[in-house]
Amino acid sequence: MLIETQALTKQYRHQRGWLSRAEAVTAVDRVSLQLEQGMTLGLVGESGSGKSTLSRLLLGLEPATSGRILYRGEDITGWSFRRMQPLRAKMQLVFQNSFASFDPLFTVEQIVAEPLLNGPKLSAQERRNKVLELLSLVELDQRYLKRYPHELSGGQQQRVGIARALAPGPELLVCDEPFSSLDFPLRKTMLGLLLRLKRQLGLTVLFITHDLSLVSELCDRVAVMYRGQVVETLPGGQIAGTCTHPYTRQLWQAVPVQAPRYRKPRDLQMKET
Ligand SMILES: Nc1ncnc2c1ncn2[C@@H]1O[C@H](COP(=O)(O)OP(=O)(O)OP(=O)(O)O)[C@@H](O)[C@H]1O
Repeated sequence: MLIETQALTKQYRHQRGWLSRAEAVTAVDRVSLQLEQGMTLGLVGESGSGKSTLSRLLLGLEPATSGRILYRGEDITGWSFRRMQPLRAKMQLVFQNSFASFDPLFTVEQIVAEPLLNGPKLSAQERRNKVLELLSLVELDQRYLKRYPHELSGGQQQRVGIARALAPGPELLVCDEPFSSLDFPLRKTMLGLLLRLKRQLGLTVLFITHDLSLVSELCDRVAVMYRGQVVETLPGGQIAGTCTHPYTRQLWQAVPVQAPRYRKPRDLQMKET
């Protein structure tokens, strides 16, 4: 098992008004999940269901209120920032909007090379070769090396974001709505790229999205979050046939039919009529 959570819980305190008493909001509520090495787990749920909070807990960016996180069997719950540092290279995040996370004064080469500065010492030429290798992995031509983020299209920016996340040699890639700002054909292309990278590099992927149609194609398993809880986990390709929770059925029925080959599976269409 690469990473596992046991009854993981995160509460925030919210103060509505100046005089009112602070209330506890449970963003993640006793979530137990398992990610085996090489697996792609989809995490779906509506806005505010706790997906991003769960990913921040997994990456050690926030402390959990209770519960445990195990990485390769070792309990890493509550590890300090310093202690998490070597592990952080193994767990990388791809943002929804990579552009916002780039330094606008950095070229593509500098952006992708930045995480390499924390690893083993490389000469300038070795670092450039590594950047070229990473750009080739995400299918971005080397003529973009000296471009600035604002000179790239949305898809190219996401490719740079993925290349940067791959630079430290991660085992786990957490992708938080990575393609939601792209149009549908490009989203399909990027999904294909992610699938290829996952197979080629043996990555374990946590793919966070609102879109059930995406996860059904990409993921081995899908965990459905609702109000901070994982209400069910399902095999990726058989969501329609296996889901039982009313919230999952509602989410699946909201999947738009994009083209004939993305029509919902026959079994669900029959149940709907
Ligand atoms: N730093 C924070 N302080 C207080 N409350 C927070 C904080 N982060 C998240 N929350 C609350 O936790 C709940 C879950 O939020 P979260 O962002 O994890 O949901 P989400 O499913 O990722 O939503 P989205 O898809 O819109 O990103 C929400 O009610 C949110 O308001």
